[in-house]
Amino acid sequence: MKKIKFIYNPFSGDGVVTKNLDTIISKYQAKGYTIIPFRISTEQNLEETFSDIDSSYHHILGAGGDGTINQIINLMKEKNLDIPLAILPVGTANDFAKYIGMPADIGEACNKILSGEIREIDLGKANDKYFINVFSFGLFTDISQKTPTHQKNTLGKLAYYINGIKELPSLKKLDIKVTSDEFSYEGNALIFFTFNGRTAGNINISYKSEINDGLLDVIIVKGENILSTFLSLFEFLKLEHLEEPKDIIHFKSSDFVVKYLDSSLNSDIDGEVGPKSPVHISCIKNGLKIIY
Ligand SMILES: Nc1ncnc2c1ncn2[C@@H]1O[C@H](COP(=O)(O)OP(=O)(O)OP(=O)(O)O)[C@@H](O)[C@H]1O
Repeated sequence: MKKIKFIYNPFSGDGVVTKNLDTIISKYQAKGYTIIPFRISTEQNLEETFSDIDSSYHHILGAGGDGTINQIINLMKEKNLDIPLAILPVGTANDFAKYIGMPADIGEACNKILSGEIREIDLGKANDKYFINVFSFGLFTDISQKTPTHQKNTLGKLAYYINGIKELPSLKKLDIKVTSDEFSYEGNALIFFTFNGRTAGNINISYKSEINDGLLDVIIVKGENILSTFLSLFEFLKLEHLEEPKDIIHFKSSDFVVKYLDSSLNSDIDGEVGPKSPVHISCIKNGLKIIY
């Protein structure tokens, strides 16, 4: 029988995965797999389960939100584990899983994985941390970090939008410097994104991104003045902000360095705390195998 490691986070989203364990196990068992589960908890470090995973496992099935998937990927890379990952989207936003078309229904998501293909995709790297979806800093970008778990579980994505609106009065521009072979920029930034995927908080910000082009999409909202910022943010909603960008810079790059002056500011990678400035970002082409 083929073995899989099933790592699930019972705190993601509204804990939906715990009510669907029988569905997951029966679907996998019917296809000839043995499931070896690990439940994420505050008492037991996620790293512990990785001492047992090796290439004898067919794949890892990760059930959680973007943050959980980010932790799994970072441990896979740390342990040099080159087996595929499949994702059950049971978190609040599930930005990356939605981008690759994983259905919200757990049974349907299992069907998609069990009939899916192993595909190589790009992975982003920010200093020594990997990201699958987005690296960011500035306005709105650390909302997932700041939103309490109980709010995510009761309000879902709405919790992100409510906490986002609360940040609006504190529009704060940062001095940044970006250096790459493709493009360089020195000036203001209200929001800085580097996307491998396309969405953050389910908003389709980087609709020109591809996960298999060996490139990451950098989007900088300059925030020159209040009016141009609001016009740009309004264009985000119409998905026109990358067409004739005014207050926005957009370019693709595989390797660059970004510096910002505020040394206390944390960046964000996939909803988790990211590295501080300066940050060397690179795209690892075919850096991860995903089943979908
Ligand atoms: N290793 C861990 N040990 C204990 N608790 C964890 C661990 N990782 C995450 N959590 C908890 O699980 C919660 C859910 O995280 P996760 O990122 O999976 O889902 P989410 O935040 O609901 O979804 P999304 O990131 O897609 O918006 C976190 O708020 C955190 O409190």
